[in-house]
Order: sequence, then C-alpha cells, then structure tokens
Amino acid sequence: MDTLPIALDRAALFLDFDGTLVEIAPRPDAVVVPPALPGLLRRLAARLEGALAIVSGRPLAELDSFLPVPLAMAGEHGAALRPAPGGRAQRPPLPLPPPEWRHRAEALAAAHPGALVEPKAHGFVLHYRQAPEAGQPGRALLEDLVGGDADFVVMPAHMAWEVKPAAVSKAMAVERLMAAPPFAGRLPVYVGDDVTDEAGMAAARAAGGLGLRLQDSFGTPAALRDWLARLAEGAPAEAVAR
Ligand SMILES: O=P(O)(O)OC[C@H]1O[C@H](O[C@H]2O[C@H](CO)[C@@H](O)[C@H](O)[C@H]2O)[C@H](O)[C@@H](O)[C@@H]1O
Repeated sequence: MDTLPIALDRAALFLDFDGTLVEIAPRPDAVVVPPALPGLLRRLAARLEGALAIVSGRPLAELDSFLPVPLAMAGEHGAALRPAPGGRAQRPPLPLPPPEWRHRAEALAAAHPGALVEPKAHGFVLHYRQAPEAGQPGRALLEDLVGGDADFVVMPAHMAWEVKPAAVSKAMAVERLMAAPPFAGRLPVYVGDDVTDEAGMAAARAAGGLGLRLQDSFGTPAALRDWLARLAEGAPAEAVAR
C-alpha cells in the first residue's frame, strides 16, 4: 500500500461535509454532528493558519448552523464562497432554473412517500433515500426536464439527484480558494466521499496536491475525525493510504 506524509505547514485542507465529516443520515435535516467536531475544526484551522475550508453541496447557512465556528467555506458546490472565516460570501452570478422543474420534482416526490425535494438558491435536490423506488423515475424526469438546457446539469449524489448550474463545481471552489491567502502557495489536500467530490479531488491533484477518497483512505467519517483530531492536537503528520 502506498503511503504518503503530509507536512501540515505546507498543506491546505479541503473537507467535504455529508458522508465525510459526518455520517450519512436518513434525511438532510437529520445529520448528527459530534459535539467535539466544531472545536476540532477550529483548532485544526488555527494549526493550518486558516488554510482549512469546508467544501459542500449545502448552503452556507446550514453549514454554519451545523458547525458554529468561524471557518472558510464553499457552499452549494461553489455557488457561494467564503474564503475568510467570518467574512462575506462571494456569489458569482448564476442562472435560475425554471420554477416548473422543481414543481414537477415535487409532484413526483408527493407520489412516492418518503421522497423529498430540497430547494437551493440555484437548483434543488430530489432525495429518494426513504423511497428508493423513486430513484429511476426521478432521474428520468430530471434528465428530461434539464436535457436541452446547457446551463444546468443533473448530478448524481447519495440516493439523490441534484439539479445545479453547470458552471459551479467543487473543482471551481478549490481553484478559487487556492488563488489567495491563506490557501495560496500551499499543497491542497481534498477529502470527500461522493461523485460531486471527484472534481474537488481532481483539482487538488492537478495543483500538485492530494485528492483522497474517504472510503479508500480513511474508511469512515469517524476514522477521518480521529485522524483530524490527532493532527489538531499537534501529532506529527501521519501516513494515509492513497
Ligand atoms: O457536498 P456534501 O457536503 O457531501 O453534501 C452533499 C449533499 O448532502 C446532503 O444530502 C446527502 O446527505 C443527507 C444527510 O446525510 C442524506 O440524507 C442524503 O441521502 C444525501 O444525498 C444534502 O442534503 C445535499 O444538499 C448536499 O448537496
């Protein structure tokens, strides 16, 4: 097994939220944040001189409620960027999907008890974790609706389909954060677990850093949190599987 050391004084850490820092839950509003996690991230960010960012598909307001400590963040797959903890969010101009798309998705969800639609500023997510039979018809509906519109894509996620602007991605989020202090000049290390994270991992690798798939490198969110805790406590950088 390949191993590699991480020199923290040269690293910038990019961490996905759902399925990476916290375990997947039955519904988006049911995630359980371990009480020690916010403080751990705050200490680790200090050790990295601020070069730690949460990179998530969630809106910043939700991330702030789950992690009530000052952290750099990219929300909604990069549609909202906050490079400085406590600073203002940058929101590049993005298209809005036709309201009919969400209404059609809501009608499909209503026909499959347990399915739900999560609205976002520039798109929405059709969740079918509690109604697996809605997965295929949901995908077919969204691909049919979005099909001819180059401004939007249907992205697969864990037991969900997300309609989002084609222009935003976690790669874009990593590249924009890496362009300025405290991230610039450091080695990006991206940890994520989902399809949406693959772009972030690729961007980190393209910048000479590391893209780590949680399942391969750590196994579980709990194991990642343990590793982060050891780093935050000042342990020497440990080897991780590639
Ligand atoms: O980029 P992430 O931080 O990984 O966020 C991706 C999406 O996560 C959420 O949905 C997923 O997690 C839910 C809670 O564990 C789970 O119930 C659902 O099945 C998953 O798809 C969130 O709801 C989305 O907005 C995020 O885009």
